[in-house]
Amino acid sequence: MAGSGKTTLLQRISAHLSASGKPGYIMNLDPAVSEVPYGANIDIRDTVNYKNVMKQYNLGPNGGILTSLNLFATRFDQVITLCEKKRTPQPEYIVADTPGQIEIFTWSASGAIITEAFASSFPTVIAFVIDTPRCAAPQTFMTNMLQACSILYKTKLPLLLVFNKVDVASHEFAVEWMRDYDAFSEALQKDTTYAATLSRSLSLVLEEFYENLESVGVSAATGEGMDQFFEKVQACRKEYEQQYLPELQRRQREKHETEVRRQAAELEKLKLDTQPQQQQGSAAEP
Ligand SMILES: Nc1nc2c(ncn2[C@@H]2O[C@H](COP(=O)(O)OP(=O)(O)OP(=O)(O)O)[C@@H](O)[C@H]2O)c(=O)[nH]1
Repeated sequence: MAGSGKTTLLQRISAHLSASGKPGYIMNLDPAVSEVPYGANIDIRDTVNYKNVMKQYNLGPNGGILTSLNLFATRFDQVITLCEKKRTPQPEYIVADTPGQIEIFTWSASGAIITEAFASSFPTVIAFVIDTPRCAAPQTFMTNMLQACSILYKTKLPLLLVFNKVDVASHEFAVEWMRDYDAFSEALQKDTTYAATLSRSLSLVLEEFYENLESVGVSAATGEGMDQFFEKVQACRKEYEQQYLPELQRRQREKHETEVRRQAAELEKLKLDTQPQQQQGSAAEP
C-alpha cells in the first residue's frame, strides 16, 4: 500500500545484495516517482514521460500512471530479454518496485502482463509490504490482509507478507492474529460496530489463507530481518517451482494443443475450399 516502505525496502534489498557480492538487477516500474534512492538497471521513466502522457491523453495523475504502465508493458518482452542477458557477476535476484497505487498495478492489464511475463521466465514471488505500526488497529490489519488476499487471488503467485518498520513496532501481534482467531477477536472485543463484526467473520474465512502464507518482519530503515527475508523468499521460490510452474506448464500445453487443433481445422477448411476449384480445373483440361 502507499507509504508502506516499498521503495526504502528495495533500496535495502539492493544494498544487501551488493554487500553479498552479487548485486541484484533492479527495476523501477513507478513512472510518477520523482527520485529513486537506488541505482536502477531499468527505469520506466527512461522510456515513458508520465507528465507528457498526462498532457497528450488529457489524463489525471492515476490515468497517467496507468497509461504509462500500459505503454511500457507493450515493450516488456525487451525488458525480459535484458533480464535474461548473461552478466558477471550473474545477479541472483531481479527486484521490481511497483507504483504506490496498488490497484493500478494489480488490477490493470499491464500489471497482469508484467507479472505473467516475469512468472513465465523466472521463479517469481510477490512481496506484499505492510506498514506494521499502522496496522496495529485490527480493522486496518484486516484491510491489508484483504488486499494481500486479492493479489494472491489475481496473480496466483507465491506471496510473502513483509511486515515493515519493525524498528517502530514489532509485528508479533500480527503473527498472533493470523495464528489465533480468538486473539484477533479479543482485539476487536470493545468494538461493537458492524465493521468489527465483519472483520471477525472475515478473520475466520481467512484462516486457511493465513495457513499457506509466509510472513516476515523487517525494517527497511535499519536492515533488521533482512536475512530472514531472503530465507522466506527462497521458501516462496520452492512454492513457485512446486505449485505455480506445473500449473503454468499445463496452461502452456493446453494453449499449444488448442493452437495445433486450430491450425489443423484451418488446413482442413482450406483443403475443402480448394477442392471444387481443382475439380473444375481438371474438368476443363482437354
Ligand atoms: N521507521 C521506519 N520508517 C520507514 C521504514 N521504511 C520506510 N520508512 C519510511 O516510510 C515512508 C514511506 O517510505 P517509502 O519507501 O517512500 O514508501 P513507498 O511504499 O515506496 O511509498 P509510495 O511509493 O509512495 O507508495 C518514508 O518516510 C520512509 O522513510 C522502516 O523500516 N522504518
